[in-house]
Amino acid sequence: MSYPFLKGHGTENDFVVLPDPDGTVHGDLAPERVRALCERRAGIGGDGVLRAVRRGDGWFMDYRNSDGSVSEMCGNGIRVFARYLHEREGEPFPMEIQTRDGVKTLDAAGDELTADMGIPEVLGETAVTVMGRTYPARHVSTGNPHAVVFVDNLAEAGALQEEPEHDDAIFPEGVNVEFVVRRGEHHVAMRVHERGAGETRSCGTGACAVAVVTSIADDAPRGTPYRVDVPGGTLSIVWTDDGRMLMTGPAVLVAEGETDL
Ligand SMILES: N[C@@H](CCC[C@H](N)C(=O)O)C(=O)O
Repeated sequence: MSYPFLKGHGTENDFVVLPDPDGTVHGDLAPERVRALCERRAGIGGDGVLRAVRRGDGWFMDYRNSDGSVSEMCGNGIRVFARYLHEREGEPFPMEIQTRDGVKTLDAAGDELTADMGIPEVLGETAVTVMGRTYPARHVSTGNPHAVVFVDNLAEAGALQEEPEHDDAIFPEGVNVEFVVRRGEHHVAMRVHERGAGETRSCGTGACAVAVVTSIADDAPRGTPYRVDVPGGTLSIVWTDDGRMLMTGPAVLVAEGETDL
């Protein structure tokens, strides 16, 4: 049976959008279907799937990583999701979107979108090992788990084809790992190895974790905008006086069609 899909990305973190308003088209969305959709040669290709389900008066973003696993939250994904809801479902800005990490508010910011990503949890110190080298890391939850690692140069993390080793007692469900270098005042660049997807061109929740950890290290006043460069573009993150992370960045829909995958 064929069904509609759209394809979109935010800073080249790319997603297959599956409209499923009454939740009847995709059932419980089996992991093998997600993997088939995200496969870059035989499928549509994507770092994850955003299933759009109506819930009450609003919409629920059902996020799946490209390996079929479920995640609580996706920062680039929610901007693409909002773009879809605005352009195809006629939802006005600002809009509220339900996620496994609670309700997020999205607003238009010129051509870009701003997501209120809520309050981060800055947790303890940990360590990750990549290419045989162990680095100190900061554990932050921005709805999903992150380990933020400062490095001297982004090439140090190598090809990132393998998952960085982490402490299973701290991250029993796995972790997203960000490698960060400083570029200037309130300006950093990062690469990411995403849980359930491998190295991607960007990670919105990861950029938020990086901005929070860097801002703490800098002792920067709340409200200072941080520029976070990722391989696929740039995100701007503000950690506000009331402790919320506001993430601004692009979100575009690039294709739509029907698939029987
Ligand atoms: N790309 C995302 C994060 C997607 C989920 C992540 N891989 C996880 O398993 O937690 C983003 O933009 O935040």
